[in-house]
Amino acid sequence: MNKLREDALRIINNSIDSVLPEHAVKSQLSSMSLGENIYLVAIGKAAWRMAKAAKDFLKEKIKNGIVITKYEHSQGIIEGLQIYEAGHPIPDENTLKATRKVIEMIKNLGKDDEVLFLVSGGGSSLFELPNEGIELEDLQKLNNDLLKSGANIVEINTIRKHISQVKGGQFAKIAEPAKIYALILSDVIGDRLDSIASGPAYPDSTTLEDVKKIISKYNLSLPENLLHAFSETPKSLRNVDTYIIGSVNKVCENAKLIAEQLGYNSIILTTTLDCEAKEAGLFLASIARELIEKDRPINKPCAVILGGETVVKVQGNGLGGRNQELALSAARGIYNYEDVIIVSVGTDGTDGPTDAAGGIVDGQTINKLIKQNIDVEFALKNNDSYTALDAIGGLIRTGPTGTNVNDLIFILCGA
Ligand SMILES: Nc1ncnc2c1ncn2[C@@H]1O[C@H](COP(=O)(O)OP(=O)(O)OP(=O)(O)O)[C@@H](O)[C@H]1O
Ligand SMILES: O=C(O)[C@H](O)CO
Ligand SMILES: [Mg+2]
Repeated sequence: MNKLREDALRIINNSIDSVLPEHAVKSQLSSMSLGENIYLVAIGKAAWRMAKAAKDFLKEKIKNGIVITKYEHSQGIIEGLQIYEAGHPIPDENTLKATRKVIEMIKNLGKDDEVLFLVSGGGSSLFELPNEGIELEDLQKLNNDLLKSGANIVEINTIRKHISQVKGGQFAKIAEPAKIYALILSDVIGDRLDSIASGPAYPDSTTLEDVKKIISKYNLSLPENLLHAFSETPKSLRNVDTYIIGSVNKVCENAKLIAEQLGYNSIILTTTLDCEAKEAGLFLASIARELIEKDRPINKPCAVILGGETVVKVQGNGLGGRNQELALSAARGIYNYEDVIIVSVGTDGTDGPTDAAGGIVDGQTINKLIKQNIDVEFALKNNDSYTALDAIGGLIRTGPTGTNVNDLIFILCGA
């Protein structure tokens, strides 16, 4: 493996390590003084690890607890906790079943009880009970349409919150009068608390008016029963304290630190990249060319680091994810350049409905694709970045990481 690639993988692995849930949860809990009657609810892709850390720290103070995570994200039994796996990114039967268990557990709590609510990305699909009149099939179709519409996560979750019995602050209402302490691993750009996992314990800043606007903006066609099932969400809550314990900002800062230790001049360009993945790829390639040809805006060897989450409007029927699509698109702009790598990777280890975390490309990527008879433009048009990158060793596979705080994107240039 060449040095740039080796360094890139080291930056990826070490910076993801820095936002693993264990440390974040324990250091937050050690600064709090919780009582003796704690009920734990953990939702999201990082739920198991967050719950395990909390259980190790609080021990028998936790009276009961439920963990809901994505399939294959549980790492086994945690004594005293019930663990469920459910559908993601589309909710399924197990989502509803596990969510009902949570409601049963918290609906009769008293004012001396406390709920430790551990929240991570993916929670929207894993924790859900829709409003009366909405069948699971309706919910699944709506989620599917939303995910493919090109709407961003704030818009998607605005819709999700208004057809739900638990999202948009409603979970906190059900737990009243118990106090909720929410520890959040943010996967939403700008850390919007009412959007992360659709904010089950946070006052909702969005309204039914916003729902209407989003439906018309993306031309969504909803069945009649769904249109009648929307409901307004709470705009204030009195029983919740909220703490952000990890975010993409921290990943980028750590990536910068590691790159510097490896000898690269480093800058963080943004932690809020949120445009179309293909466009972001071309933009990054143009920055890479500037670095190579003009030594601007920093001198080689260098690392230019970005954080955020791009969007893909899926129109083809290929396989891929936003990070793979960004990387494949970027490859076009660094065609035949030497000593440069562009990487885009989801910190959760799962980019789109694939087993890859993201993509890694260089100046030879396009040549390798040509040798395999793969047309990069067609692959991009067909949203088939996975197949293309897989054929030429351009996928990054970390497996599920246990954390989930947006995407890390960077350019690495040799001397
Ligand atoms: N073939 C494809 N090519 C490119 N992107 C795709 C493709 N299929 C799906 N996607 C994108 O993948 C996204 C879902 O991927 P992923 O599970 O990584 O999202 P996520 O943001 O990590 O999920 P969550 O926000 O629930 O944690 C969809 O929004 C869709 O835009
Ligand atoms: O679950 C969700 O809604 C997304 O991951 C954002 O938190
Ligand atoms: Mg992902």
